[in-house]
Amino acid sequence: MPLDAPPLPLWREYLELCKPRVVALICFTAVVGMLLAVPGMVPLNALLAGNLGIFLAASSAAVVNQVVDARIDAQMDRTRNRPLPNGSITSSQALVFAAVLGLLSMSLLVVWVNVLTAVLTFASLIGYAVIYTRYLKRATPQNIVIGGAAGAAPPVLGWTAVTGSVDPPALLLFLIIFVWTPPHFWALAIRRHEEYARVNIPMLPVTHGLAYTRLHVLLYSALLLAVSLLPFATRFAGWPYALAALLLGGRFIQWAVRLYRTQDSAVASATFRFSITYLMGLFAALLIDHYLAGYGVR
Ligand code: HEM
Ligand SMILES: CC(C)=CCC/C(C)=C/CC/C(C)=C/COP(=O)(O)OP(=O)(O)O
Repeated sequence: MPLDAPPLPLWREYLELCKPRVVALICFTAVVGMLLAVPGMVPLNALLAGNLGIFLAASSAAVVNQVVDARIDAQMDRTRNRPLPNGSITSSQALVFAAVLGLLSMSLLVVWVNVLTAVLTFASLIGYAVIYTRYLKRATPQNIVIGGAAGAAPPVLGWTAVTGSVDPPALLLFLIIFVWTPPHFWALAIRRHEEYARVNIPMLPVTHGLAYTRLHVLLYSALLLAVSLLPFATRFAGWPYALAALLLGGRFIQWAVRLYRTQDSAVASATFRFSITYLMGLFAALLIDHYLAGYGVR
């Protein structure tokens, strides 16, 4: 949002506090985890209460993240117009909001879904809002590699909401997002490295330089292509998915190679944007493949 943007209505500020676009993609991966867990339609309690519970928990985590980060968000161009730094919501109002979202989430999951999903969702909330934001982010350039586990959990949460257990295919979906997170974030961090350096956050381009980070984006994007083929290799997904994984993964590597060879920050931005298209596309492909399989395409 431009720095001189007009003030938003209060409800919009609360919505922004939930990082709605990130949470939307998180919820999409949870829905896919849920739909892949059974051959036909998923039970209504998992579909409604499960997704709402995951959505509320991810939103609550995003709110706590901004309370913890209010001081540094105020010093970075990308984040200084967020609801806490711009003064439209106070930290205590945000904490009450996060607590309401978190409690609603846990109640829905415990009462209408199952305790395992509630426990794992709570662990993801704490993993992102407290362990990543409060500790890892400020401590090590591996922050987002380790912290990425919280963001990779949603397909597992969707799966357990339906099955009540953590099974191998769900762990493959976890692994895909886990390996996707570093190139997703580092592409952005390359463009924003000066801001992170200014607020003393040890992101990889700040501690190890841009060339090293570009190399790691490339290595992770290659690893991602390999990991994305595991659902096919284990016969959990069929040829339509494998084809999509190859095309999307090939394109990601192409962006990473371009990024490796240039200093142009526009390429870093484009790689970051493609990372989002990639994840959406790959999970959509899993879903299409899953339903096509019912018609004997595999
Ligand atoms: C530790 C893990 C992660 C880190 C550090 C991270 C970091 C970021 C950052 C800093 C942005 C903001 C970019 C901007 O303001 O221009 C962003 C945007 C985004 N992230 Fe991530 N991300 C992580 C995990 C995820 C996950 C798991 C998802 C979804 C499954 C996701 C989806 C998105 C989306 C959709 C956007 C675009 C938001 C927008 O357009 O406003 N991220 N990410
Ligand atoms: C189910 C559940 C509870 C999941 C929670 C996972 C979750 C909300 C992950 C979000 C990942 C993310 C946007 C990280 C960026 O934080 P940052 O502080 O590095 O980025 P910023 O500078 O944009 O705030």
